[in-house]
Amino acid sequence: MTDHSVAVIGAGKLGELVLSGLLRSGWPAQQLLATTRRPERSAELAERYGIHVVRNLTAVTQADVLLIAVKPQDAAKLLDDFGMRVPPDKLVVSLCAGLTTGFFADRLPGGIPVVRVMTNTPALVDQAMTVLSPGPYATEEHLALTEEIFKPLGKTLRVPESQQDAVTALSGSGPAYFYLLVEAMIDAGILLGLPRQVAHELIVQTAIGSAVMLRDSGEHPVKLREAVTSPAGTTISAIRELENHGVRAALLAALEAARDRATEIATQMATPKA
Ligand SMILES: NC(=O)C1=CN([C@@H]2O[C@H](COP(=O)(O)OP(=O)(O)OC[C@H]3O[C@@H](n4cnc5c(N)ncnc54)[C@H](O)[C@@H]3O)[C@@H](O)[C@H]2O)C=CC1
Ligand SMILES: O=C(O)[C@@H]1CCC=N1
Repeated sequence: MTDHSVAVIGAGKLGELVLSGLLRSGWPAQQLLATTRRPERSAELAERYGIHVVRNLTAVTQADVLLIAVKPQDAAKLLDDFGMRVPPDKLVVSLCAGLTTGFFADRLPGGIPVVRVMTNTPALVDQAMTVLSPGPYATEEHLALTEEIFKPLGKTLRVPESQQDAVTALSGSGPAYFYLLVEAMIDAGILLGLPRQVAHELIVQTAIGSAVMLRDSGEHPVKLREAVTSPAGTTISAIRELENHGVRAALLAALEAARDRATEIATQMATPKA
């Protein structure tokens, strides 16, 4: 286990997931710091996890790695407050959707390494997909340290930063699409007359079984789908309706919209308000 200390700056929903994951993986509580905006939230985190919840400037000076987990819209103000006071030996890791590593580098003293990370909420069950990209001054050592933080929370992958908005659309937001599908399929079970609890159990187990098969069989999804789809059977009747209703086209458009929104957030944040 590393001797590095990590501070989650802006410990909201995602920041708390990362903190709890680090603790589960055995990261010592005394090497974890968090910051929040509200005193009640600070007290809650300190009590729940036994970690120190401190002011931003204290975290920035005490921790080796600064995980920035505020909303992208709050990042400029946050960095206005302390960015130029970040000491030279720190690593800044942004978890913010859309924002580029250049956005951070512009607001930090020269030479501070920045790594951009997109993770997702299955971090809560150590099944996150975490994707990282090096920014200015980030070396192999900084990427390896970032991976050390996120590996216990699931899977990690490196991509060039130019792909991060697409990654955000696919895996960052991805859990929401699956939950929406599950919710809709449970409703379909109700429509077909099943008790809600039964429909829920059937669909959740089917989702888990399908996901594990996708991962462990190594087969292409088309092959797995074909194995379920009997000639003149039930599945093909459903698939015809899914195609008629443009589910495939809807997914292409939806993920493109998410990617475009990530890009738009960055543009809006980079442009100072008139
Ligand atoms: N929720 C998700 O599934 C994912 C979120 N993200 C990214 O993670 C970041 C956080 O998202 P959430 O946790 O969902 O939002 P959130 O709103 O739950 O958390 C952000 C936290 O930052 C705190 N904060 C804001 N300004 C602060 C300041 N100056 N000092 C200290 N704390 C401050 C807020 O009080 C809040 O608790 C965003 O940038 C988002 O793009 C990335 C991947 C997935
Ligand atoms: O919806 C959002 O903007 C964040 C980023 C990826 C998932 N949630």
